[in-house]
Amino acid sequence: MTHLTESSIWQALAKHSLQLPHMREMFAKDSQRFEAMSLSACGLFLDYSKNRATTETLELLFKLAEETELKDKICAMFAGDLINTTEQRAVLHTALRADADQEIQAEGRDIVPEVQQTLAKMEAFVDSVVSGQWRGYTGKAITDIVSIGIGGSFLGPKIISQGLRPYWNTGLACHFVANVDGTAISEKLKLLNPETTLFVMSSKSFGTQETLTNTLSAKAWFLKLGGSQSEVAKHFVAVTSNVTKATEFGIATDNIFPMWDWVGGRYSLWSAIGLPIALLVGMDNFRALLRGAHEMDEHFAKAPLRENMPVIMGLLSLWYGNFFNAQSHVVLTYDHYLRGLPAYFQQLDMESNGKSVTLDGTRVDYSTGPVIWGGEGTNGQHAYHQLLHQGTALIPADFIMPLNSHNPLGEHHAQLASNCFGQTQALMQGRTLDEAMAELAGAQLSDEEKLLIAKHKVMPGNKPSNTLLMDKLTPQTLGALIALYEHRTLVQGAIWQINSFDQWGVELGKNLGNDVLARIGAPQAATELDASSNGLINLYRQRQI
Ligand SMILES: O=P(O)(O)OC[C@H]1O[C@H](O)[C@H](O)[C@@H](O)[C@@H]1O
Repeated sequence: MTHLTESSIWQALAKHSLQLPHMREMFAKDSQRFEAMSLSACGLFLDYSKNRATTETLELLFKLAEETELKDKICAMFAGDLINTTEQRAVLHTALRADADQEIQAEGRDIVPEVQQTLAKMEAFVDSVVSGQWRGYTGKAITDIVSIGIGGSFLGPKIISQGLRPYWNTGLACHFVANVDGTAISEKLKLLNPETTLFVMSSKSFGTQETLTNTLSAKAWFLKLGGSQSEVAKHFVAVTSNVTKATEFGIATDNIFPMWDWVGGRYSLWSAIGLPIALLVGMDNFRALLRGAHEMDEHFAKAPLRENMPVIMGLLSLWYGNFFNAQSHVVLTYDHYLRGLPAYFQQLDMESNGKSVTLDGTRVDYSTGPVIWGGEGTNGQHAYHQLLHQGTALIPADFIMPLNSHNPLGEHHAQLASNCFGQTQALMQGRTLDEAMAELAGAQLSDEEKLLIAKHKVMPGNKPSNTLLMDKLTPQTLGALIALYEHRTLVQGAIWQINSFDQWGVELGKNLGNDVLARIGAPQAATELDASSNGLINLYRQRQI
């Protein structure tokens, strides 16, 4: 057993998990449950009362957090300690949204001035593109941005831009390309005019195959359609921490926006990686996004554990994964603009907490990060919610909804809200056999038939959910929401004692992919790998038309 699972608090939680009544009973007994188990912070409201938790549960979970020294881990992150131990890196995405007068040390220097300078450089660039001062090679103003990146250098800019659609105010259009499948970039380029298109290449490492290949294809397209080598600088900028490689690649030095080793890819949208967002919503809105995240940072750093939103959400999710065998966690956004958030949180959480050894290399004997998935409500209600209600798996859910719509239209929003709240209610209370039988009372069926159908209509209920609300979706509330999930990820990783900030599994895939590519292009057939890999490579080689 590991220290964690043999600890008395872990054992106490395991025992307690077997003793809880159905949530229906919890609500029946306590009319104040909503007030007691809800919380506001940074423009967000969290109702966590529909969880399998009593006061005792929460106390045990807070004790777990205390005994695993969560507070120390939080302080260590904010202080710039090298908590990404396998890469000896600080984890300081919080510095990207810190106040300009804060002082934060990393790599032996105060990094806030560099962050502020980069924001100023972004601002000048956005102004110049939006005002039309920045001109393409034929003297025309830029109309279209193509953002090329993948992973954290793609999901953040794309999904946050989509989320902030009501705030697009610059007149620019932005297209996102990530996949190395040539179809992705080809289909975008078909729509574009090289004279008025600006490519933003985003790659922290400047070594990611997909991004390099897509950028080379974009450059070839630019040169083929009339641009010249000397005019590339008017159409290509890059965001990277590897300035040397970017310069070697041919990006003009002035067109390089820096980022740093102490920002993980999946935590990087707050840096110049967010440039496509800023080009769409303007710098004021981009700064408001940062402010919202900063407020959540302050809350996370300072609020006591019992009033700390990311801590509460992290503990509750861990509760189901470790003590009820929940293998996945669903994020359901009741807002069309936020339809991409489940995919964003998926990368954030699964790349961070998809780990199976502790910091000291011991294999864990407990579950770590769950599968994160989800989609847009109400659409999912007509599809996978069936499994949430009556499937055999326990899947805790987060429902996210702004209380006011950017597009008020008749009864639409009230219907949206009623579906959202109605789903949480149905998941919690379920339907008993007696209730199902009562519903069938008037049906023209025999008692036996009624009983059979009623059995199919039974829903166990007791399915946990959080409901996260905000008055309105704004850059600030969205910033706070994203930071909330970032910190929730840290909370869980800290308790599991894993490194939430490396991604060696992804790295392996990258390396093997490069090796296979070399074998596909080699003069002789592949023979040195396993039979399946050799077979697939050789089949590919033979079938090229
Ligand atoms: O920004 P880049 O260096 O190109 O990296 C892009 C992505 O590469 C990998 O897949 C990492 O696992 C991601 O976290 C990262 O965001």
